[in-house]
Amino acid sequence: MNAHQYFSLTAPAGVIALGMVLVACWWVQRRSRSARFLLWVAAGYVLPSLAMGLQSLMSNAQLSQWSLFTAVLYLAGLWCLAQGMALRAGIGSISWQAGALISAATLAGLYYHSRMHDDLWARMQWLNLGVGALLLLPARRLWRARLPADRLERLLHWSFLGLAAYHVLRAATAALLVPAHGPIVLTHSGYWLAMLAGSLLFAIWFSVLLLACSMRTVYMSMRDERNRDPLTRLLNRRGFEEAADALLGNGRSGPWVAVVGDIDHFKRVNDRCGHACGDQVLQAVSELLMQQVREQDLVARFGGEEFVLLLGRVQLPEAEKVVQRIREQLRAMPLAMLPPDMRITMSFGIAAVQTRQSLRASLDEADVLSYAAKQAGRDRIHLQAFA
Ligand SMILES: Nc1nc2c(ncn2[C@@H]2O[C@H](COP(=O)(O)OP(=O)(O)OP(=O)(O)O)[C@@H](O)[C@H]2O)c(=O)[nH]1
Repeated sequence: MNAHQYFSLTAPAGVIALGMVLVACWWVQRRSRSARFLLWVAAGYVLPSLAMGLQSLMSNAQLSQWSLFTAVLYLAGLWCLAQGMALRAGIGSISWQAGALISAATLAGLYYHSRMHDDLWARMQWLNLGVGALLLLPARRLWRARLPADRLERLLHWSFLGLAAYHVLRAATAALLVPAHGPIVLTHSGYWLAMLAGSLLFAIWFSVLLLACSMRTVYMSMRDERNRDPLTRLLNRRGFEEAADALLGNGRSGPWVAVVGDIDHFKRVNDRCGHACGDQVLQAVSELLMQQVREQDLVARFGGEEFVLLLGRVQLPEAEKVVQRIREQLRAMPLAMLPPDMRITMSFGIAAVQTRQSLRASLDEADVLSYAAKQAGRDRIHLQAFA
């Protein structure tokens, strides 16, 4: 091995090391199914890098002799990468039939240009086009899919499309940069070094993006854990306060109304049907509340059988109509877990929220009003007196 070959091995070795980092990252999140894409991407790093490393040590004659074997590594690796990216973007698996067809056509072309008519340049064209076509399989759906709202995800999305374009372009540039015939040893050429550098840069770029996305996912799920009630997945008090602060702070979705609702005689549900059945009722009530409000409104469970809503862009009379509708839906809701004679009702208190600073006072007022609704006979709404 000469110095040039040693140097050429650093790029594939670096990409393999990055692949191992992705495997380690998957290991940390292995319980989550959504982290599986990291294994596909890691395979997409390791397999082509093995081929690239082996090829870096070969003469032109050896490249020809081993072309089918190394092509299988490239095709399998890039197919894995495409599959990983498709899973990451949530657009489903890529078609294995199309993958097999592209791979078969590429291998046939390589067979012809290595065994029947040895042509290095033509083999490079075939391989780059084959790999580019594999990457284009998810790229077509990614292109059509709605762009992710998140900036980091959008960058990942565009980078993958860029990678597919890079491979297709590489097929074209090979024709310009590498003389079709002549004494050049491909793996000693500037083109080969540029290709190694390109692969390393893309691998580093994707790893950084994927790791940043993974870290953000872990952070978000921890924040979610902290801010949500595990039983109903609604916001808990802390999550509600954080979200309400952000919502009231931006000032755009006002005026706001706070609603406190408390299930009536919930203790009887637990006593008659058991705690598990009570939990199911809490989940059903949560779903109903979520369905009956707008997407930007907040729905929280502050504990026990007490729920809190923060409705935006409403005045007290419209808020009362929303709560009235919830009350009626609650009465009509089929609850198979309860005995037929048992109905679920709630008592509500409603108060306007003037400013971010007065949210706590409004919640207290809505709470007092819901208590008053209980005292007045339950299954009713008490509204803050108009100023
Ligand atoms: N199943 C279940 N029950 C809960 C949960 N949290 C609180 N509870 C029960 O909710 C019941 C609340 O009872 P109370 O505060 O007496 O209120 P209530 O029976 O609804 O009566 P009113 O509010 O006066 O109509 C208690 O029995 C709690 O054990 C929970 O997460 N799951």
